[in-house]
Amino acid sequence: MLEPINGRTMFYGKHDVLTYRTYAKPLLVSPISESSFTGCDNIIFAHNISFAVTGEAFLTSFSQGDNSMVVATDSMKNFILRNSADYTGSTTEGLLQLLSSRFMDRYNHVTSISITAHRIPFEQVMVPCSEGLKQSQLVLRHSNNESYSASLTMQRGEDEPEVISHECNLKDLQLIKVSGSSFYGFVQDEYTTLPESYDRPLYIFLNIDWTYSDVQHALDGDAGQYVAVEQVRDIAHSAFHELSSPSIQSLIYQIGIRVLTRFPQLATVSFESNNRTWETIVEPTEGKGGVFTEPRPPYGFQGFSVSRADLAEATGTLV
Ligand SMILES: O=c1[nH]c(=O)c2[nH]c(=O)[nH]c2[nH]1
Repeated sequence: MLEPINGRTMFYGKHDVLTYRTYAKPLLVSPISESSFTGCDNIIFAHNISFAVTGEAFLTSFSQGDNSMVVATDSMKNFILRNSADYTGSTTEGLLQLLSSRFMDRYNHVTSISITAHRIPFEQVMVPCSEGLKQSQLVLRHSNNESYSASLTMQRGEDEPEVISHECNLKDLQLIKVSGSSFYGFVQDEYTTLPESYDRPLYIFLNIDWTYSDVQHALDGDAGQYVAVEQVRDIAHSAFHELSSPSIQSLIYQIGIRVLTRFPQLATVSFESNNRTWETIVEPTEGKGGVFTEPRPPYGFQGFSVSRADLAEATGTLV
């Protein structure tokens, strides 16, 4: 969100600018052992963009109804759509930088911009070829799985617009581990009704956010340091698979440590988790499964952020 100017909140902009750009530059990332993802063709590079601007020059539009400096939000939408055609890079973050720095160049009374893009996920379908199956270069399907978004705040600098904050977000990853998770040893008192569990079907909803130490690595997919959301997701998968977690608190901490270990270019990884563990109706037995149903509200949640200092403490090395 944009910082207040002289202590005053003041911004305006456009939400839900749906931008379906075809044939952006393909993204290539270094392989990691937890993931089969090494890049994507970016045949459909689609985003839902939110764009907000501020600047002292807009004060009179609020206080005196003076529209002389107001760039209509309809024009902002057109600016975003038309300039998206010129993006030559491969990352969401780079697109956001292009749009906001061009907007500042065009309208010099704008002093800061906050821009967020939710990637609209399209996956290439698999089609037969002489060697079996291959990814179609023509047909993609809209995916309703987890999604990706990125946000930048840009400010007019001495020479050119500067990125003053950024965040990358994986939203709504929904994972179930059917066996191998426990939750026991918690406070027992007159309010406790939850039974201790030594093997529960742990179902979690996860949001994972990260920042880079040098934002340039997020903006430029060609620098070889871009962290793909698919790889972060796959690290969460493999950590969940491998660890016998005593709680969601411990699980998200361990995922965070693994992500920071794998990607030295990241500064922080933060989590918000939601506990959707199924309610047991019939206990599972050897050779015969159990029966579960949807949990009832209210739902528990956890939040935690892991920094490089935490990683150093966890591994006993210097930051
Ligand atoms: O992993 C968990 N952490 C909690 O803090 C908690 N509280 C609860 O009722 N179930 C769980 N599970």
